[in-house]
Amino acid sequence: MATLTPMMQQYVKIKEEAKDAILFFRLGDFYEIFFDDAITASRELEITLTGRNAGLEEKAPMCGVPYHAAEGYVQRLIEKGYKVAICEQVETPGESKGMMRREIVRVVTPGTLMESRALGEKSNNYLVCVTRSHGMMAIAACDLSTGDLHVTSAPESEEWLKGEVGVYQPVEAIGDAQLLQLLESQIAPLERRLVCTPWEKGKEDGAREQFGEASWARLDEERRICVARLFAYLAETQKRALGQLTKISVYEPNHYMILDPFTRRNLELTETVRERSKKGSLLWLLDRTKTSMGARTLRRWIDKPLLQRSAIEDRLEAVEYLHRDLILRGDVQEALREIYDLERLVGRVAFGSANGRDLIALRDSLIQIPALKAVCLNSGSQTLAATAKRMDECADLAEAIAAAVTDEPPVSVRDGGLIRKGYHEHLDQLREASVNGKRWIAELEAEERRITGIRSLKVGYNKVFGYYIEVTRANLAQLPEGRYERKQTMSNAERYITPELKEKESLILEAEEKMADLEYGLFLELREQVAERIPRLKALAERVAETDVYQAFAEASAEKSFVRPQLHDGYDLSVDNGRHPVVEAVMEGGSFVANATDLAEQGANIMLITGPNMAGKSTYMRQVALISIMAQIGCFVPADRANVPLLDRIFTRIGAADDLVGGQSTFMVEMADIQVMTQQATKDSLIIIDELGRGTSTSEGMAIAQAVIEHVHESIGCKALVSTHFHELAHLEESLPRLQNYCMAVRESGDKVTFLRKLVAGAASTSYGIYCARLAGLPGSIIDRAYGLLQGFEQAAAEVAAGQATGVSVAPNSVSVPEEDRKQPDIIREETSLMASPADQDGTRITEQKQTDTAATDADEVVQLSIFGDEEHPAKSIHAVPAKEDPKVKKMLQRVRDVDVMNMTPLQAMQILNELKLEAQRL
Ligand SMILES: Nc1ncnc2c1ncn2[C@@H]1O[C@H](COP(=O)(O)OP(=O)(O)OP(=O)(O)O)[C@@H](O)[C@H]1O
Repeated sequence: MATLTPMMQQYVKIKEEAKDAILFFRLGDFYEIFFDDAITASRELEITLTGRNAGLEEKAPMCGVPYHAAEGYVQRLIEKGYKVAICEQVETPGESKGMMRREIVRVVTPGTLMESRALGEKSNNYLVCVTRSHGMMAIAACDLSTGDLHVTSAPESEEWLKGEVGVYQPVEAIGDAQLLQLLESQIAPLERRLVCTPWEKGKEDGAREQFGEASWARLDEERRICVARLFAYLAETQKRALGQLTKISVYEPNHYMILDPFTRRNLELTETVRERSKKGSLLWLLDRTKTSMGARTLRRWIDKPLLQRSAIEDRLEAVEYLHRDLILRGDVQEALREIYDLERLVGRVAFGSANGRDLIALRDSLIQIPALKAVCLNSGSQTLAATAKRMDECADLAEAIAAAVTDEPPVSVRDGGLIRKGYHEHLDQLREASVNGKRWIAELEAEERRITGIRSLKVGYNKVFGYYIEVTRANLAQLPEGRYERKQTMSNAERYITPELKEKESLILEAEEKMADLEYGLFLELREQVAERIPRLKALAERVAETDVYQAFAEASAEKSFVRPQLHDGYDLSVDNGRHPVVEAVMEGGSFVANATDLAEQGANIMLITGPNMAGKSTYMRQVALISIMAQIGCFVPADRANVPLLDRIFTRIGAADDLVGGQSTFMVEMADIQVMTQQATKDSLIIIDELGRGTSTSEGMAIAQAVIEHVHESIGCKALVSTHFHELAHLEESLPRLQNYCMAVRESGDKVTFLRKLVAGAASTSYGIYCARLAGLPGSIIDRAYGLLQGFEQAAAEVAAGQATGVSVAPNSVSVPEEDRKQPDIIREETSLMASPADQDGTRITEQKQTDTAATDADEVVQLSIFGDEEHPAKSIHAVPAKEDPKVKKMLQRVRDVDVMNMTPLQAMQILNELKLEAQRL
């Protein structure tokens, strides 16, 4: 430190305060970046790395960006996941002796961005704070650019935390270090980027003062701690008043349907799984909003379907009026069209970055409010009228802006041209002086031409020399002696001034400088007036946004022929001619096939859907979930009729998102999801599982699938849609009274298969997997071979069945487990039919000898071999040993008998199966 130059000493000291950020250190017209920061920034921003003498042996690495272009560079670093600390000179040159004082004036982080260029207009930019205290977990989520702040808490649960944080799709998270680790591993892979900073500081005083005693008193202890930490972080990074934070929206988790992050993705609520684009999502389909505020609110509503029927009915009522009355809808849309993003305008006002154009946008928006209000009040809809009544027109503000600011103000607020004539007397006088002076100068040219007779004489202005009279060299001889004072010599002209011109010039310049300062002062006063009304403006923005979403729902519903759902507090979910809204929308020619849904408490509440690949199973299951979600956000639904209960939660287990969590096998992800589901689903939940048990071997997959279905049937009792490739599970319909088989109809003609996309009762008998493989363009040789193999497998299975008659012990329920202990006979049947029974009826175990010589290339042969053993193929050394006598087998059988299927989790089931399998392999 001692050897460093004084300036670098200052740098190092300041850098101490911003260790985790890249420090932009203002030096004149540049922000300079030093040492490691410089190396990082030059790499990330692709700017030249140079060096600066810092008093050390070697030059300090350095790079820099011009201050006027800094915003873009800062944003690029933020997008790459860095934080940037901005250090300014906080005194003017010459103010004090020695080194100029410098301070960090703001730390820019992904979650505290204010510059609208970097912010998506239609989405929020959330920073979340997660804390743990008093046995509770709390989340506070804040969008500084709009002033949105939400807080909630629940008893400690990582699942809950993940789900709740996922709702906000945050770009930054702070708070409890351990919880952040969880978010980093579980949420970050789902989000584009998530910058985490452990943050335990937080004094309640600051936050209490900000939000007021009354709202603070309403917060539970754990929520206070959470908000206080968030506020402390914002205060420390932003280092300025945060006037946009006026209100804490407190909510209880049980007011909303719970959708875990995977379910939200699987259902493609706000973006598609594959391209991660909005296009193709439910949000894309429903987004007919006219304002950015409306678009953001719509996204929030989609992410948080309601659970209170009255609140949903209120929304539906507004949508219904707007849906059936085209003129009303048109009028609302018309009024909304001219309303700018009030929330972000307010954010910029609070932040101190709003310019004249922002205030004009605010004025123009406020002017629309009376019309919007009137339309809503006269709409006939109680909801719209109630919302309109609470719209504060802020007419005083609109008038104040209209009186003060010119219609087309410049971008800069410091160079004048902002304030209207007639607004301020002294300003008008200065303007008059300036205008008069300019007019005098404008007239001067004609006057001097007349006097001198020089027609090319010009009056001009340049920044360095001010006003001048220019005479070309050729005309110099014509100049009257002593009339002008020479000021500047050009190559073929001379420039002059006169004392009077000089006098007018200083009058004009002085007036202009004063005008600019005065205008700036007046503008700041006005902006202050706006800032004082921020709470009113924010409340107004909220109501405008709500109205916008209602009309968006109505518009989409009218266009897509959605109907108002009938909500009820009961259990049954029944839909006539339901459609998947997005698949239908992207399909050409209206060829989407509608399907009914009937899940009843007294009838069947589990649909087991079998059917070939590509038949439309996933689409159907998603459609049922989407209809429920749409109903619970207050939108009409894609169906002819829909009677829907309030679902407290939707679980989905639909493959596509697996790859998003790196390093975990599909199967383990599936099992972990199912474990959560079995723990947390209630009778009012909806469970959707696509291809249950697909990630493991056929028999194990089926075993787990059956165990899970039985658990849902017996212990949870919720509505469930399960699709499976295992047609063999269809028999469950016989033993589980509330399960019904369905399949996707298919028409076969010749070798052609047509998917009818129609859901019909009953189980499918084949998967048409090879047919789909052909459609996908696999080579004919592979397809032929696959058909050949399939035929072999099927023949083998048939022969196995026939074997019963010939005494070969392969009967489905014929393993050596006593009848009363056999809980899952059909799984064993599957093992028998496809893979050879582990034990025959006489307690004879048939073991497959490893085929080293024949290399077991012919699957056809392998199957037959393993099933029929030495009877059919004596040459291929299959041998039998008496199994029951083997103590190891005895032990295994005892373990199977001891299994309490109904009281174990799928994971436990899986573990036991795995252990049994290993033991079996060791035999
Ligand atoms: N009801 C429907 N009407 C018309 N087309 C549909 C319908 N349902 C699905 N489709 C079309 O069929 C395609 C396959 O649907 P989906 O992915 O739901 O099939 P699947 O049975 O789940 O197949 P897999 O088992 O291979 O995942 C979809 O991309 C969609 O275009």
